[in-house]
Amino acid sequence: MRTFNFTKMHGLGNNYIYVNMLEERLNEEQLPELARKVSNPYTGIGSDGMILICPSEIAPVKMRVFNNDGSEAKNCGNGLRCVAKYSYENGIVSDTSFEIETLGGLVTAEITEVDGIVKQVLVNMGKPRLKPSELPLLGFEKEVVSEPVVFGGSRLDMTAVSMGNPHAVFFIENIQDAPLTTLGPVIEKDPMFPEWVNAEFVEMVSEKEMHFRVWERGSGVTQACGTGACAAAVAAVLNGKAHRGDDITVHLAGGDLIINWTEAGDVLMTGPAETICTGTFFVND
Ligand SMILES: N[C@H](CCC[C@H](N)C(=O)O)C(=O)O
Repeated sequence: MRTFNFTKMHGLGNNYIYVNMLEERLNEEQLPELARKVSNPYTGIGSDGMILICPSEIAPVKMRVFNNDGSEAKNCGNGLRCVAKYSYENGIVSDTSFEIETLGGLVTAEITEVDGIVKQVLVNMGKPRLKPSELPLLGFEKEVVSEPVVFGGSRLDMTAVSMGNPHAVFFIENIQDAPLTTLGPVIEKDPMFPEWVNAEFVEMVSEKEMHFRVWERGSGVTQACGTGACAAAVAAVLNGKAHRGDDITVHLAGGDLIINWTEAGDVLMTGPAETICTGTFFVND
């Protein structure tokens, strides 16, 4: 019987099964199925997906992200904070500031620790990508900022932002009315998004505060989405609802993130990361 060790961690309730690939060996072809298996709340461990902590040739560590449907994503904000925490607490890195390689590019993490335990992580997520081709998004040539689009018979004003992974952001009057489970899956797999998309609904409280809910590509409704919160802050600035250089408090279902789209152009994300448990997973083929 094949087994491997795992650590379950979460960022604001967005939880993943983390596997240290510096110590474990998993079959590349079986990774999507394995992600589905470990994510299953009835026959697996239960999670929003699986994240691999891998060796890298260009950084101390590399993160690979698999959603609970088995699809691989290019970035994960909550995942990055947990990878940073795991890497520091398990001696993979010794500095408090270090780079992490993702499929969406290199990011820099800065940890805050108390007695060796990482409580908070600031990640420089790099620059947002705003060209439709960078999501990818079909049918548009220029940056998409509050463009009216019809999904499932409803007309929504869409702002498109990539943080290495694709996001469609919609501003609404009241977050309680977010059509998460009705329009979320329709938006996620609309043909205009050849690689599907994460859908975020935002209610602005002020120029420095917003409520946020998300239907994630490949995982559905989650408690939090770090790249989505970054995309929402960028979208708020693009729509004149917030300002570059300001700390914006994003209230997600699982808690708050502080996002700042700096004047220099990088997006900074600050928030917690927590370990839930460790264990051994039995791969029942
Ligand atoms: N579902 C996302 C990956 C996870 C992102 C999210 N959990 C985050 O914290 O950024 C995608 O397919 O692009």
